[in-house]
Amino acid sequence: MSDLEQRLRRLPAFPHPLPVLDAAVLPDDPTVLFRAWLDAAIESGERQPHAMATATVRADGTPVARTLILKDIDADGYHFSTHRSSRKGRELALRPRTSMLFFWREFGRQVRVTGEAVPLDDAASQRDWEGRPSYTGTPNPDWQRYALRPDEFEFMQAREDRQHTRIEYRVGPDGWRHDAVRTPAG
Ligand SMILES: Cc1cc2nc3c(=O)[nH]c(=O)nc-3n(C[C@H](O)[C@H](O)[C@H](O)COP(=O)(O)O)c2cc1C
Repeated sequence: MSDLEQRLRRLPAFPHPLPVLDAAVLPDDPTVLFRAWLDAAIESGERQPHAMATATVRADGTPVARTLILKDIDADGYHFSTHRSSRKGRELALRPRTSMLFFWREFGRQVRVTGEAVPLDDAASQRDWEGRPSYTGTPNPDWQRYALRPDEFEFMQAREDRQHTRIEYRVGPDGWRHDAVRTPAG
């Protein structure tokens, strides 16, 4: 075993004690659970609890991810913003389906939010641009605010015995349905 492998194996994993996700009392609306977890992460004081990895797919099928900031959640979906001419902006124009992955390590919690990224109008994009700390008074027509309209969520609550609790929500004709995910997890 290499030195690096030994050092990596010795690193502390999840904090103790971990919260428990009770699969018997889940809300019908996944955003209610998402908000509870996001609020807990914000209140804990952890840095950038609104940062997440957003995955897109290149034209050749290669998946790529990068960190972005969640800007808001409303009826349109989960908001984020970037340059339309960036690589991710071009990838989203071709293939608007995307996944956001949040990891709140102090709670052993991970959430994947999947759906279609819908570009919002110019007014929303410019309001967002003007609200950035680096704004100098010049509009930026390349700046785009999007809302990911979710149709799927996976919530994972880590457990010390590694029998992590995973709950999937999927939207259907009658609204959201949820179920335990039973495929193997780490
Ligand atoms: C904590 C953090 C937050 C970031 N937030 C954003 C963001 O909200 N929007 C953005 O365009 N880039 C953000 N970035 C930079 C992106 O990760 C990425 O490097 C950049 O947008 C170019 O991505 P692309 O080449 O895949 O288009 C952030 C990076 C970090 C580390």
